[in-house]
Amino acid sequence: MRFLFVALLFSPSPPPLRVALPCVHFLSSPTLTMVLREVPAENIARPLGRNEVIGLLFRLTIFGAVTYFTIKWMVDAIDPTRKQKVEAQKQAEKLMRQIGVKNVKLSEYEMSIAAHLVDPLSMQITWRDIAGLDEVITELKETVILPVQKRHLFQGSRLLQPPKGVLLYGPPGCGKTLIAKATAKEAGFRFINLQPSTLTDKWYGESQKLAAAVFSLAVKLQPSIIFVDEIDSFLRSRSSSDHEATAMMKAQFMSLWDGLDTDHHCQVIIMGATNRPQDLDSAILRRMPTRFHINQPSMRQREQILKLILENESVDLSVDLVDIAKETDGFSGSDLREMCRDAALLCVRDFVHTQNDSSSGLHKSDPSIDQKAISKMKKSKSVVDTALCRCSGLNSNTQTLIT
Ligand SMILES: Nc1ncnc2c1ncn2[C@@H]1O[C@H](COP(=O)(O)OP(=O)(O)OP(=O)(O)O)[C@@H](O)[C@H]1O
Repeated sequence: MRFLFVALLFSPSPPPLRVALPCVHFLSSPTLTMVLREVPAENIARPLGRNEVIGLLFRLTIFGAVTYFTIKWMVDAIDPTRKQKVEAQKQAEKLMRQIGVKNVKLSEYEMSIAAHLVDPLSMQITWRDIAGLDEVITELKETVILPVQKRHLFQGSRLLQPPKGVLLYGPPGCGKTLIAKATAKEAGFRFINLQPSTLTDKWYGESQKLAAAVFSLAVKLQPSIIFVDEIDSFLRSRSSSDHEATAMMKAQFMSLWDGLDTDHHCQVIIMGATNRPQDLDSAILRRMPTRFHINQPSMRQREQILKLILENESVDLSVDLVDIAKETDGFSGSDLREMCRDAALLCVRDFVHTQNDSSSGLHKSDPSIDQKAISKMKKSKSVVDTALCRCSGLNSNTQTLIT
């Protein structure tokens, strides 16, 4: 900087010091003395010419621009999350426009959380897309949705407020995320799909600011649901080996959560989903008094799920869903869906191979296709289960669940 200033002074038309001095009050006095000694006296007294003023302004502008872009470039280079933040901001602004949120001022941190917003109108999942979980759905409607939709009936009582925390727990692929999305859709809630990594993969201090932003954003956008999938991954039991930042973030998350409870007009619900409820911190469990066990589907539930998956597909009359449901013990809803997809693909493959030109191309032509799809899925499940057992050192059937 000093070099630039000296260069300015000794350039073909050196600026008079009475103009330059206010701009360089940051120069240290030894430099200034040196500069003064070297500038001819007539240059100090001489009035400033028009061209000199323009030249000086031009140089100062260039200097300012170079300094600004250099500092900006350095800050961007130092902050590896900068690009992510800019993208998140763009995404958030787009989503906010989509959900019709106007005149709500968001902080930088709230903006990065807003990138995880899901518009209830654009959400496709409704209760109709969930099979075999009617009891859970009825209870959810009564305990969570009703108090929000019929607020006037519940206003007088603190006891009748919707729960601030709801836990969905059970094995993977059995519909926990589906239920959370359908709840938001049916209740008309804004849905913040919070990935734990959004809070945990940050620099020291950032996580706490983001955690605070989750709650403040949810309050600004209420009624809203903060959905935390795999909630155990960042709100697991606290231990002495926890990193200081993690421990602070957990404590802060809980105190922000308590803040929701004190304001009983606040319509923010935290919905967590986990496959490992036993790993959750007991303080977190206490904050989620409404719990739903979404278990592996029973035979009857499997039949209902199969019916729903195949509802709009062309299925051969010989396919017996009850038989398939019997043979698919231990399959989750997601396994059943994958199995049906496999069966459909096998049909297409079969069709292509035999060059069958019948117009019913997706109809089942090989009577054993459903058996093939079932055994393929069983095989792949057993490979995954064995790998999981090896990884965890546990028997895959052993799962302690909250009762
Ligand atoms: N009860 C169900 N009815 C209809 N489809 C289901 C059901 N359960 C699971 N599925 C199918 O399985 C897919 C995965 O379900 P979902 O994501 O809700 O599982 P999850 O329990 O949240 O799993 P994870 O714990 O792995 O996140 C769904 O998109 C859906 O296609």
